[in-house]
Amino acid sequence: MLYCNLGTPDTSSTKDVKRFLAEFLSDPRVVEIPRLIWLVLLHGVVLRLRPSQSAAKYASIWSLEGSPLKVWTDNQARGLQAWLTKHQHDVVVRYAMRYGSTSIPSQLDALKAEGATRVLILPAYPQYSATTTASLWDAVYQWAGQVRSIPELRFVNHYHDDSRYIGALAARVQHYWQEHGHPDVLVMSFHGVPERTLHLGDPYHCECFKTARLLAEKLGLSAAQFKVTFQSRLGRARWLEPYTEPTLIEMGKAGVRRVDVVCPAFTCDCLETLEEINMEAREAFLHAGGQAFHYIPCLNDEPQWIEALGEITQQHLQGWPTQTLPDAATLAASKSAALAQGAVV
Ligand SMILES: C=CC1=C(C)c2cc3[nH]c(cc4nc(cc5[nH]c(cc1n2)c(C)c5CCC(=O)O)C(CCC(=O)O)=C4C)c(C)c3C=C
Ligand SMILES: [Fe+2]
Ligand SMILES: [Fe+2]
Repeated sequence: MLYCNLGTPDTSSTKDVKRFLAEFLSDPRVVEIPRLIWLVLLHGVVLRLRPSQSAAKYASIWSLEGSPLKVWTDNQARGLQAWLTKHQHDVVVRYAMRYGSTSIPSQLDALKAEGATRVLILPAYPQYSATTTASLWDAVYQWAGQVRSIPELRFVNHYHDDSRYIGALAARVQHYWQEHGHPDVLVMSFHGVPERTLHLGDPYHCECFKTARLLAEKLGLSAAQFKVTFQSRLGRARWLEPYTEPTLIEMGKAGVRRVDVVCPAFTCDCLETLEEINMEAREAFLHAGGQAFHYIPCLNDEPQWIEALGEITQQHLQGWPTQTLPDAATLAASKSAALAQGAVV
């Protein structure tokens, strides 16, 4: 199986951030404005200004092991492998990134070389959005278009309302509150997308609200005790509202003393949570008069989340005969036999 996440730069240098942003922002699923106009804007303005600004932000969250998004994705994939093995599933888990290193084609090639004949694709995104989930599918289809013998493929579209995902989120929040007490308001901040995508039929907005409602129900929160917001707006177009930071500023000004922020659309801590929320939004709330700001970390490699990922995977593997992978010696023997017969492998 392939566990897929967004991707991240190799280092926090401006050069690597620029390379990453160029690939990410050239994806027509991510920026849906007429190609020619966007390419001129992207190369003429955005890629001249943004890389150095973003690189400084990346530098502020970079760890000794590298980008937090990569480190957590790697840990989750290892945890998932251990869970599946423990539960007797003969499944190889790899992770891949949609943009940057550890690309989807490279990891599908690796799975195929390891003898995989069936591949389950599981996104690290609980909510479906064309900007993220559909773009993963594009990359898989593109790879398949170049392959002679395509493995059977299954795609998990979303798990925004899965009781195991909601349960893991609720446990994360509850544990945090056991240690740090309760806030006046729990802000559930989701990554934003342009508002236009909602009118074009993208289910992302509805799925975020369903996740939020289920999480609030599980935590026993009243409507006044939580608020849904959208972060990470880019450009001048309208994105999904209410926006996270302006909402926090309003709350601070209105006398809300303590807010806790959780980011349910991110299963891994990354730039958008560690810098935009835990640094920028924190400062904005406190500056507006708020007294206490608590950021509740993402699910990362929490055991309950790894178990949830394992059970979601198990459910989507149903009906697929368990495959026995040939060991390395068998693979090597069949490859040399094929080569001896003149095959091009
Ligand atoms: C320009 C449009 C963007 C859309 C639409 C968008 C949707 C979207 N993104 C995520 C998850 C992540 N985004 C991350 C970073 C990031 N996102 C955008 C732009 C859009 N995202 C940019 C330009 C960046 C890079 C940083 C920056 O320059 O601001 C990340 C973090 C990556 C990391 O390395 O840590 C994640 C994760 C979702 C879920 C989503 C739509 C639902
Ligand atoms: Fe993003
Ligand atoms: Fe951001």
